[in-house]
Amino acid sequence: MTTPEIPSYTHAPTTKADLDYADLAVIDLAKAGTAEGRAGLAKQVTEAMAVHGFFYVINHGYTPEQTKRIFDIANVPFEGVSEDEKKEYAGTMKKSGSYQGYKLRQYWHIDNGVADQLEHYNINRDTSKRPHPQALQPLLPEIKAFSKHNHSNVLNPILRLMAIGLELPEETFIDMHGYDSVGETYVRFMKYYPRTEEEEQKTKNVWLKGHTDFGTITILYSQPVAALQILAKDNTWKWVKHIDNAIVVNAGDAMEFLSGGFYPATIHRVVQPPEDQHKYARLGAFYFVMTDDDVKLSPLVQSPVLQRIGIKERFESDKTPTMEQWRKGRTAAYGKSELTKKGTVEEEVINGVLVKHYN
Ligand SMILES: O=C(O)CCC(=O)C(=O)O
Ligand SMILES: [Fe+2]
Repeated sequence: MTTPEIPSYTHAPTTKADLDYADLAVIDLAKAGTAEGRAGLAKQVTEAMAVHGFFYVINHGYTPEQTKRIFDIANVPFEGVSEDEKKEYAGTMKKSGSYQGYKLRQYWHIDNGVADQLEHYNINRDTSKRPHPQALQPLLPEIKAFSKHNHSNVLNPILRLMAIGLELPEETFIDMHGYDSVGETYVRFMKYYPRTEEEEQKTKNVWLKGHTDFGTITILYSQPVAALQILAKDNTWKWVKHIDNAIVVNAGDAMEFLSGGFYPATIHRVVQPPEDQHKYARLGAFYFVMTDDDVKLSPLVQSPVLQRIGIKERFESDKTPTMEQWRKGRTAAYGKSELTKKGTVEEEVINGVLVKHYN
């Protein structure tokens, strides 16, 4: 297959700053081919989720060249599309509760009257669901292949390990994440632009506030601009270190609910990069995973592990939302709702559940 020619994206050099990095486990998917290998990896995942809620994945099946091509493609919706055309493809988050199309810059309020300086373009794994800007059209087969790769080669092996960790049949979570089911799982390309000194000061260098992701799993392709931080158990922010061609994985709200709190959704945020990277934009490529829309997000009480250690119920049983209700509520409200400030934490109630935003 000949691939369309697009500009090559040059990453920023890796930072030389001495940052307080989180010590995250590395899950080597090359070991996932045997039952014994999976048992070992499942233990590693369980521990990683309990300690940090984030881990790296390596040997996921993409070569460095394939990953590089994804970043070339990721840059097209930002640099290959005019500002006017971007507006035509803006998402309708508040109205539809769905991120499809662009989240344009300055849509969210960060702090002290300062709005965000980041854009994303979101594409459902069924790329034919919506029309796309002209420059992306020839790239749709590759974007489709990228979704499929994430689903089959990254997501499903991780979901298997997470089911094993709960002593559930290996396919338990996979069965809730049908590639062809009705649901929102999507690819996101994201670009953060450097901000003015005034914006940095007014927001205390926070680019994207502390939050949990609302789906089950987030798959993030590691890139060199340091900015992602996770909230550690000791309440300090730790940086996530770049590893070439690795993937960074974390659980979101839906996984926390399904696992009765066993796989918690860790709070993370994005801040201004260290000084040697100040002038660079930050390009991201993600696969945001949700269960099928109709899945009720109640704990898998049949898990022998949960029966032994106990379950954290987040909802009264008749109030448990489906994946569709939860994602729509969170998407419509994010960065737009009236928050109640409680010290450094802002709170809002979505479907009866307290959601916290950390500064
Ligand atoms: O850009 C990043 O590294 C993280 C972005 C993020 O947390 C999100 O989009 O939910
Ligand atoms: Fe996130």
